[in-house]
Amino acid sequence: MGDTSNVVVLGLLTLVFGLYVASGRRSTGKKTLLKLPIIGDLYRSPIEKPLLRWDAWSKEKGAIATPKLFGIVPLVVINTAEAATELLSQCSAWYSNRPGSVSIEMITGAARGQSKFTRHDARHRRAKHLKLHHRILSPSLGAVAAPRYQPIMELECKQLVKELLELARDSSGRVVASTDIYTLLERTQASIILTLHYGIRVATSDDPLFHEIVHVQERVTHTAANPGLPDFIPALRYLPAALSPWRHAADRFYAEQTRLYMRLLEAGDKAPGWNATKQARNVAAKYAGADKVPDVDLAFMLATSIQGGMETSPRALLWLFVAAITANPGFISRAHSVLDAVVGRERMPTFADRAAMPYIDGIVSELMRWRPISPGSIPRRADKADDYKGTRIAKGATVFANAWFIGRDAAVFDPALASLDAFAPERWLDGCDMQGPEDPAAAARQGELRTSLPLPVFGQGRRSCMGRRVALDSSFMQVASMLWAFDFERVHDVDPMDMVVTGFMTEPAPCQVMLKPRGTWVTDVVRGEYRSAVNSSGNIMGGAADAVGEV
Ligand code: HEM
Repeated sequence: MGDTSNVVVLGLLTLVFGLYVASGRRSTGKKTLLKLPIIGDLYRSPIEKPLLRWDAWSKEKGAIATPKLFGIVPLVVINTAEAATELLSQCSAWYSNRPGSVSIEMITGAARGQSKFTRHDARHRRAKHLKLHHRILSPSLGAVAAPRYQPIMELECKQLVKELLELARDSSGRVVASTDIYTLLERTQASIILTLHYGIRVATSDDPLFHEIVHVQERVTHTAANPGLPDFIPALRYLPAALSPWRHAADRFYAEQTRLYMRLLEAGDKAPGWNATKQARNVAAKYAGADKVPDVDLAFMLATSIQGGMETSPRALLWLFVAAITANPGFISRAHSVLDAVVGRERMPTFADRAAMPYIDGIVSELMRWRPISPGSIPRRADKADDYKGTRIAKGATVFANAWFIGRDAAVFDPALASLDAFAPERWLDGCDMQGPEDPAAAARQGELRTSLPLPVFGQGRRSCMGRRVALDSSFMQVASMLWAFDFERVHDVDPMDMVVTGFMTEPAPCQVMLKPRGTWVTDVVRGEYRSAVNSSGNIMGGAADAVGEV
């Protein structure tokens, strides 16, 4: 199967996985039905609820499904944790590449079958190439870097709560739009990611550089999920820009991105103290040897991380508000008991409290399971013909891990603990009896986070998410801080299956929620802590000398 068909698959599966943006659907308010007869009866899901029939379809198909798009293009959908582990982890050598995208190749000035973005790189020229990308990025994203970046997360969460308090206006609370909350979550995450990578803080939501980055990344995401004509007729890429409007537009966008990412790289070089740019440079110098990594490649590699880091977490965290007002409001009062017992009301939560609050990490894991923002993950490609328990996998097939259904796999998540459709943070805690009403805070503190359970939203195997640790740490701090400060109330009916789709990601459909500060003490504590945290934020991640070649 060639590049063309792979990209056709990518584009059309955007629909299949409910990842189809129906332009104008909100303006007409009509319940349009997906019409494409692609897989089973999924096309009958209303467009506002793209995943409505996904469970039934996955159950019917079993561990892996091998439908054919339009009866020709082979697809593989992995529906169970066991199959995902066997194919993506144990046989990762054959499932680590991505389907090619001519459009992505063109907008990153890359050769055929490649991309300067780590996440979109289709066929790494050799395993060594992928390894180098990972070696360069991982020291800034893993456990060793955590003590450096966690103080930024604490600082940004103080600002997040301060801004949410401004949105709520006074201690009696106010009805706010989820879109306004999203803006604040987006700034928070952007500031965490840009400080970590380049030492650049995003102090306000109207920061022009922040908007420039978001705008560019949106276009990249759109290109990745929506094939253009060159994906169907790859020869168009070879026409000179004067004859090909696609080439012309791609060249211009590549130049625009290059200018932006090189500016960011330069900012990272010049910023005082440690950051991922300096770390990446040192590792690249050590490992690349004679194959010196050009600055532009380094700049795009780091940009992959800002793309993966900025556009994902705010969408995932928006589901917290939906869970709070629809699925299981009881978890909020349990979280409040835990936070009151461990943190109290005279200071905000910090990472030092984490070990005593596994319940908060349980909430984060459950958000990622209950509403995985990339329900079909990011596609891979089968590099050889294979067989899974008698089901044939064609060479070249596009492979999707069904994160939605893997998170509902009864062989892994015990339905006796709580229905697999329910939002139940308790399922992530070992040794805690949350059913006992006696003292929920004490019960939650006794439990231990069950790290053996899968989080399929981050993918699996060699190409799984490199920023998982950063994502989980920042989500922990944001969830702990927001729950410490607020209560949430429903103001209108909200359907937790209503979603909006962007590229390969979903987010809750816009809704409103009553945001209620838990008391006047919240404002007093936040104001004081925010001011002193900002004043002492210079070199928050430690000295530049920390950026050693090996971590
Ligand atoms: C809730 C947050 C996040 C989600 C749901 C998420 C999800 C994903 C998924 C599904 C993949 C592809 C995995 C696969 O093919 O198996 C991926 C790849 C990646 N992610 Fe994330 N991600 C998140 C946050 C982050 C953050 C915070 C960063 C960096 C700071 C990051 C950096 C990356 C990178 C560099 C890759 C490319 C790995 C490769 O292709 O080899 N992600 N992510």
